[in-house]
Amino acid sequence: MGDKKAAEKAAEKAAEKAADRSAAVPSAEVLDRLFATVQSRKGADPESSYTAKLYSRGTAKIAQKVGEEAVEAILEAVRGDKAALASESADLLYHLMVLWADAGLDPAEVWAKLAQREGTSGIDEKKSRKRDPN
Ligand SMILES: N=c1c2ncn([C@@H]3O[C@H](COP(=O)(O)OP(=O)(O)OP(=O)(O)O)[C@@H](O)[C@H]3O)c2ncn1[C@@H]1O[C@H](COP(=O)(O)O)[C@@H](O)[C@H]1O
Repeated sequence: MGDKKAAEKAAEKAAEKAADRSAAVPSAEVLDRLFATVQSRKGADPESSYTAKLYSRGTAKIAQKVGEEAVEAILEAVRGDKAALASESADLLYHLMVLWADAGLDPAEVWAKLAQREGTSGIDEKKSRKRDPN
């Protein structure tokens, strides 16, 4: 087999593997589904929905939960427990979604901010902030 043919075969195999992976592993789309579920719990029964219970306890309580989950996640990162970090990160993202829904913030606004920042180094962005005191 020629070099070109072998390279094509390898590229095909890599693409197949990537397609298999994306079919098997949940992607960030899970966040959009989670947000839709969290939104749908507005007005639900706090006895049967933890999300509804959080809404009923108010914004300060939801904010407190986000803070607690963030602390739990960073503690696991410092401890070096990757599995626990994954679990605490999931708790954090869930509670952050509840905070956004409670505030009436659409995740699309956050995704747009991240997209806007793509390609801009955080170091350059910080320098530009120092030049413009406003
Ligand atoms: N992803 C989550 C999720 N992650 C964590 N949790 C809950 O978050 C809670 C965190 O527990 P804690 O001990 O920290 O909190 P707590 O003791 O209940 O509260 P406080 O005493 O601190 O006030 C647990 O009850 C977890 O089950 C979640 N609850 C719900 N979801 C998602 O939200 C969907 C809707 O859930 P319900 O609203 O319950 O129907 C579910 O199908 C899931 O997809």
